[in-house]
Amino acid sequence: MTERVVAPSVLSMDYSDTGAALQMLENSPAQWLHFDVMDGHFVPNLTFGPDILKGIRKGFSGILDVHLMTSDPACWVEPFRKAGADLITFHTEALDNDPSAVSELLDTIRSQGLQAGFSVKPGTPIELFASCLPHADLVLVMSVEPGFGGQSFMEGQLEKVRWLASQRAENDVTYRIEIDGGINGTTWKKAVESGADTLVAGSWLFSGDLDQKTAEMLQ
Ligand SMILES: O=C(CO)[C@H](O)[C@H](O)COP(=O)(O)O
Repeated sequence: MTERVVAPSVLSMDYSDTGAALQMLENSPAQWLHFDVMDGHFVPNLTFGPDILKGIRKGFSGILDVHLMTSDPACWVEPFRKAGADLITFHTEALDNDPSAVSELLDTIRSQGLQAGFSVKPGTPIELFASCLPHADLVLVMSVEPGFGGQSFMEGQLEKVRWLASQRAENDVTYRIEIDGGINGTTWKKAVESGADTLVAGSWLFSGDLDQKTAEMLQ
């Protein structure tokens, strides 16, 4: 069984005191940080680039999980590798949902010594990418439309989680199943029951006791 991981989304971090926020995350039970990169084009929001990741790398020793919500993912692999990323996930829609192009970019990311993942928006069928699964270290199911934190969980996306879990059980593949969007005290349990092992949480996790909520999610 794949070890469960909690990845707080830095989208919801307190930027009025970044040092203290990072220290809190470093001391928390969360093993990963989820770094949402939005380019204002692939999604209608703008967030962080490699220089910010470089700063975060200095204060967080766990896995830095970079989620590229960008129209040209290939051009960002090298800058984020240099900045300290451990894992880079990109969207299939940015590659016209072409499975060959998705597998090729996964291989390129791995060839740079990083873990590689792909993600699908809620409207994109996951089954299109069966041939990509052996090339992936992680598959990210978006349970909201990418672009903003604080949205409601789309329960229908759990079908994709179940499909990924059954593919993993039936084939010689080892990817993680990550879910992102609307994760809270109720939805994380549904995601885990469906087969997710890597839980991204932003607004709910950062409101209240992050350590306690993370520990509960890891039990
Ligand atoms: O990728 C994202 C949005 O595109 C965020 O990581 C995600 O939405 C987390 O925020 P919340 O837990 O508040 O939904």
